[in-house]
Amino acid sequence: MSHDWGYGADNGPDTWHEQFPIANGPRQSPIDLVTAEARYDPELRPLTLRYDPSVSLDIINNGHSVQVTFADDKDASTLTGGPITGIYRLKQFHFHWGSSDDKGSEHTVDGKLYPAELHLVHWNTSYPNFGEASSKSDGLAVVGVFLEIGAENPQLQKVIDVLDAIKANATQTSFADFDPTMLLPNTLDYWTYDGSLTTPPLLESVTWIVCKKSISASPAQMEKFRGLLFSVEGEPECHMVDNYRPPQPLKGREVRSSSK
Ligand SMILES: CCCCCOc1ccc(S(N)(=O)=O)cc1
Ligand SMILES: [Zn+2]
Repeated sequence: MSHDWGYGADNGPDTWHEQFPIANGPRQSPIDLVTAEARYDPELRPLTLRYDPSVSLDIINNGHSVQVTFADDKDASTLTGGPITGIYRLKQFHFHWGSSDDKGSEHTVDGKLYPAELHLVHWNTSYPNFGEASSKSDGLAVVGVFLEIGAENPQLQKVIDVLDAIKANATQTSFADFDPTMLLPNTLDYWTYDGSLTTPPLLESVTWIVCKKSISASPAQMEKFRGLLFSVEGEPECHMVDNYRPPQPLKGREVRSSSK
């Protein structure tokens, strides 16, 4: 019986290298974004995110996060511009968060942890599908958005309102007509670097695009995320919290900035 990876004491990020040796690879994520060392690159284009709410499908508790999935059989919701060439399609978005407001994000900024981080996952349409793209060095592009404690976020509330229906691992419900544009900050300045998936299989196929501006979540909204469970129905309850990988070695990589 495979000893499934997770975020606990005996299956957490420090053990992942046993089953996924790439965990110690040259382009692992997340990283600490050291703002003074990021190079402003005037050739970086603005991000163009064009999302069509009609292709949002369902929302899932997959035992590691809460994830909203999208129909990706056509170019309905796409990422273009920024550091990437070509068209990348939105596949899903999900979150990482902490057991308290002082931690939870995967990327950090000059050592600062945010209470949560949103990941919008896109795949390069020069490959046939997400699975194929996920093994290519330019296969995926993930847009990261930090959540900060502040005013209640009405768009985030649309996600939070269905969490009671997907409390346990391996539960899902339909989630139609959701526009993830509403979860983006109002300016899309970003840092970008070559990295990996931050969970197993930790594939080194991600162009990371981390927004400099955050979005807000109220303390009560953060508590709702913490009410989700890692455990399946009928098992002793284990709250889904601290589902974040800590920063990994930069190993000589350059971080570029889209703005001065
Ligand atoms: C080949 C199957 C891969 C399944 C897992 O997919 C992932 C895993 C992590 C991320 S994340 N936290 O780096 O955005 C995005 C997508
Ligand atoms: Zn993620």
